[in-house]
Amino acid sequence: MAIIWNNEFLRRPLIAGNWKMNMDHVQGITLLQKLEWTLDDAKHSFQRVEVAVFPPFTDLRGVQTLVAGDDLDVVYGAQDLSPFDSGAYTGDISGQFLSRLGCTYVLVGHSERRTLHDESNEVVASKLAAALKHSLQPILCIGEGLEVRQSGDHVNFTLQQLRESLAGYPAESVDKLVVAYEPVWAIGTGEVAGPEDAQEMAAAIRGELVALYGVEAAEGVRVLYGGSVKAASAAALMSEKDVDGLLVGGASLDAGEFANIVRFEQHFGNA
Ligand SMILES: O=C[C@H](O)COP(=O)(O)O
Repeated sequence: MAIIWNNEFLRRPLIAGNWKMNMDHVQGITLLQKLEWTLDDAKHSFQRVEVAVFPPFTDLRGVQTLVAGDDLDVVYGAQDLSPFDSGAYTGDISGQFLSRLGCTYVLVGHSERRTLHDESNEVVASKLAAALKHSLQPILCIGEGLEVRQSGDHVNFTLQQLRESLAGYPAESVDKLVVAYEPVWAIGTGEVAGPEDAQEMAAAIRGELVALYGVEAAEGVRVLYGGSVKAASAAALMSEKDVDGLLVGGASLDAGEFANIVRFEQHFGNA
């Protein structure tokens, strides 16, 4: 999170809450209202730090209605999308539907999709293409498991995932891309990668993006960290130069805790 001389961020931070398979459509509305009220009470500047939530598919229509009706500042996205537009793909959801529901973002290649649904980098690449086709900004998730981390090969592994997932990703759409580094061993485990681990990988990811798309394009891409983030760890992570945001799972289900993560700047002194 580089801050430049006039106290502006080099890249607008994005704090994203992935609700995973939690919160039915009624609970989801309550959580979102509470989050917006908490942030409004705290006079949070959404222009300065963007806030996004990723509810389950079944919540999205309710979220759309609430955001539009009450003119909320929180934006939202989906947790996955199909590589296809329509057809005999039982249970899948098209990017076109998500776009119609007002989604800004879509998570692509989350580790739980890769692990539980065998999503390869090739499939992830086709989902990135589908996201762009339907004007959704993809948040591409990458990251290594525990064994790879212990072998010391985590940077090579993660960059290969990045390259293969981005195969065919058009240079003219790099400004839409967000990358989330999520070490799988730190997801839902309480183990947080240290700020220096997050910075090491975020810098490596940016370096790879420079190699693929050039300095100017890569400088604009936001790189998030995800994995057991809490309000207590957010400020230190966000102090790192190449960490431009956080992808938060469990802690995003508590409006107060998530609002404190969004307001990470308040905690810089205590970090
Ligand atoms: O998408 C979010 C990440 O998987 C992190 O989840 P977590 O904060 O529960 O560890």
